[in-house]
Amino acid sequence: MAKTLLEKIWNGHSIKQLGDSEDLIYIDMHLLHEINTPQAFDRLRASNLTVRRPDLTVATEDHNTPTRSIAALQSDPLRKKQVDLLRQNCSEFDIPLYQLGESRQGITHVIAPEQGLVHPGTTLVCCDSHTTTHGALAALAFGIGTSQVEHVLATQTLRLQRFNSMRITVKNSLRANISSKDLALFIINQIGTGGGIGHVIEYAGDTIHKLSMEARMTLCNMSVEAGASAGIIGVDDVTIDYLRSVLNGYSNIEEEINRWRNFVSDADAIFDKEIVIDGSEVDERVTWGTNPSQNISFNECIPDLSSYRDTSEKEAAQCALEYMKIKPGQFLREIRIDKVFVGSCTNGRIEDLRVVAGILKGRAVHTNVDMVIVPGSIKVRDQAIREGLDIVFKNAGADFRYLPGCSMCVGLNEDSMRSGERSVSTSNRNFEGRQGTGSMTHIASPAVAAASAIMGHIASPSDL
Ligand SMILES: CC(C)[C@H](C(=O)O)[C@@H](O)C(=O)O
Ligand code: SF4
Repeated sequence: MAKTLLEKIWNGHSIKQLGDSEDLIYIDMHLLHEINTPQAFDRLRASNLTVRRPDLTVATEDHNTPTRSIAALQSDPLRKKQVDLLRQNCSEFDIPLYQLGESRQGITHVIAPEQGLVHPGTTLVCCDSHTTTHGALAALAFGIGTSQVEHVLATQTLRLQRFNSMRITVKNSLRANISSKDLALFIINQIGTGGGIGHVIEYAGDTIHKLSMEARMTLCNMSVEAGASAGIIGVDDVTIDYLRSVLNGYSNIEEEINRWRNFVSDADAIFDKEIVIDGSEVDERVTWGTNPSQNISFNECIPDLSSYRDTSEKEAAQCALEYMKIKPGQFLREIRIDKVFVGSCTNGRIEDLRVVAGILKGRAVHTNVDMVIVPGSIKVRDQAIREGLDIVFKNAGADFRYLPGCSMCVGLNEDSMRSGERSVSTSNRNFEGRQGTGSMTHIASPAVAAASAIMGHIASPSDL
């Protein structure tokens, strides 16, 4: 019988059916960072358990780490304690850890693919909702909670409710300069922040398969913002080329490639839900509100409350308008900004930095704007330096940080925003206070972020 990609991976990893809707699933790769993991290790110790497969577990430091100097961690006792706990736990249980500043360190969801830890047809989990990123490589990858982290550490398995499948097919090409971030925002605007609940979204169609691997990661990353459990894209030549490049020197790669090519949905597979998107309708999009679905294009204005039929969406919009200090009828270009953040697991990769550098080259960041650019990993940073992007950023007046991490995406390190400050950010969440208490966030693509930094208000590269 024809199978979806999700079914192929699920069936290949189901150790046992546990009743009608639950299975015991084998986990191939477990990623850890300093948030949400200390309690899991404490409980492991309390139950006298060990880590079953430290060789299938990898940790990195990313959420609360400084971006200017390693030494800054020493002067911040709370953050240092969190990082130290991860270091102690990894050392006690023999788990490989990429420490701040070392060559493989960076944001969990940036380093895992680039270190070759993500393979098609595998299951991958992490204590973090944006684990969905790794579905770009045809892996079933999703975020888990602290008690599940403990379960995976102890058993390398998880009890899981079966996911429903949803296919989003993108028909017709994206217009020139439209990025997968715009596509992700468009989809979330169409299906809502709850549109994917209980589902694994498979992105399909020629338009998706024309995207680069990094662009696919951005799309899968944002799946969780539509409420989906995971996002996934079937294997094609782009996937294989990427894997060849990161797994340079891997033994029997040709055999593996033949096996990996099976990780696509069968032609007549049946999905629980099907959605078709017209790629030619996707425009540059920016959020105006406090959830990622509240986004518009440059041609639209901030919606009037009377345009909402759903009462809870209307109430959410009303709260968002108040919090964001904007009014219905305003256009994006009327909104002045104080900060621009380029980075995060959504858009902190080398292709993103190249787009930003391409726009900043020969131009200057507006005098009212602080622009902070944080590479997603040491590898991304080093590549940016090799290509001279750091010089372009510096010459334009942007602040390119030397150490990778989540930084201003979540404001858990020293890079949080002040109350009343407004940003354009390439990250994925615009919740109230996300980048600092009282701060206001507009989510956008790297190109829109760069143009906005130059103009001093939300702007499209076509305005330059
Ligand atoms: C801190 C972490 C658990 C959290 C997540 O789960 O996504 C963070 O990465 C975020 O983006 O909000
Ligand atoms: S970069 Fe942002 S979204 Fe990604 S893992 Fe870090 S805090 Fe979460």
